[in-house]
Amino acid sequence: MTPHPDIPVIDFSDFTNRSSLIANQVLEACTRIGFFYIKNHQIPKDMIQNAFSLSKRFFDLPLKTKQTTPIQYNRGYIGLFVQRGFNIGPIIHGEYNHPLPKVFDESKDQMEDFFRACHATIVQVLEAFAIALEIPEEEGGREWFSKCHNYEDVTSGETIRYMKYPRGGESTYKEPVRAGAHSDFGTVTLLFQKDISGLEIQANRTEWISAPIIEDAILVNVGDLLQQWSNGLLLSTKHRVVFKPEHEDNDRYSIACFAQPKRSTPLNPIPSHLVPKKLPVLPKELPDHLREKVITAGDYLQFCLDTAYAQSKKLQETTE
Ligand SMILES: O=C(O)CCC(=O)C(=O)O
Ligand SMILES: [Fe+2]
Repeated sequence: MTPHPDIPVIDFSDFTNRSSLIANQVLEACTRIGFFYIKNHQIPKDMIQNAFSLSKRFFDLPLKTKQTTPIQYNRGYIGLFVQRGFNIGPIIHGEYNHPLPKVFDESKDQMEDFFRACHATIVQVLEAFAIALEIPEEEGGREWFSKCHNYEDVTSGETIRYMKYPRGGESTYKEPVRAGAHSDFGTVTLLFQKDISGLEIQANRTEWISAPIIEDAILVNVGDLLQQWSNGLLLSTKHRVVFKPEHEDNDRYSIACFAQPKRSTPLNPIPSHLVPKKLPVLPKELPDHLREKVITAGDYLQFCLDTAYAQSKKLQETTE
């Protein structure tokens, strides 16, 4: 399927030798729409298929078993009955610092390989940003972003989210959409969608366009933290999941990998002549104590989580 012409498909093959060309394409996409597809990435096809099989095995468990699984922070913007999700943090040499359901624990090596492969792709995307932004060598050059995204740093907050949208249409769930309009919190997100489409993105900030599934391509988008950090140069674009006729009879599965810098990373101005030098526009809800200093990636993530939680609580109160 061909995507909407606004969402470019970027060929990441031979990244080392083609990095300048790739970097320019990534910058163009992210300053214009905030989304692009990667084709010819480094994540083996069977690794992605295995990740989806594992996800299905987990979601197929009896409800009772799933309910005894400590589901990590269920992000607030998503209607509970319309989508189910399970978040995990990095698995490092077989170790993890949060509870994992048995099916995942039994496959933790496979999950670690997948998570590390996602991280390697994220590093390429971050290097592409640094190259295109012409970050000087003495500042860290192409590693300026990637050096603060360390897979083995358990505090980073990098997360993989396995999602299932159980079959059924709008009339089944009495909800207008399957996942409400939102932007992601971190630097970049990789999204894998399996077989059934439904994702839409808010191109030009007003009109919704669909982001179809392109075989073997990964969809990538910029998150709020990177938009903030780049002083609005790189765009964090709203997206949502809508009902499609094929959802009536088919479960929809997706997997997202959300990249986050190390929590202690100060969000200092990016050393690039291309990044606007104006004072950063801080979100109006940002508490005063965070306005008075250079905020860290951890402060920013916590602020995003608190805001999303407060919004979802408010929504629940008004709809109950
Ligand atoms: O399921 C999808 O296709 C999108 C999910 C998403 O945008 C998210 O979890 O942030
Ligand atoms: Fe999202």
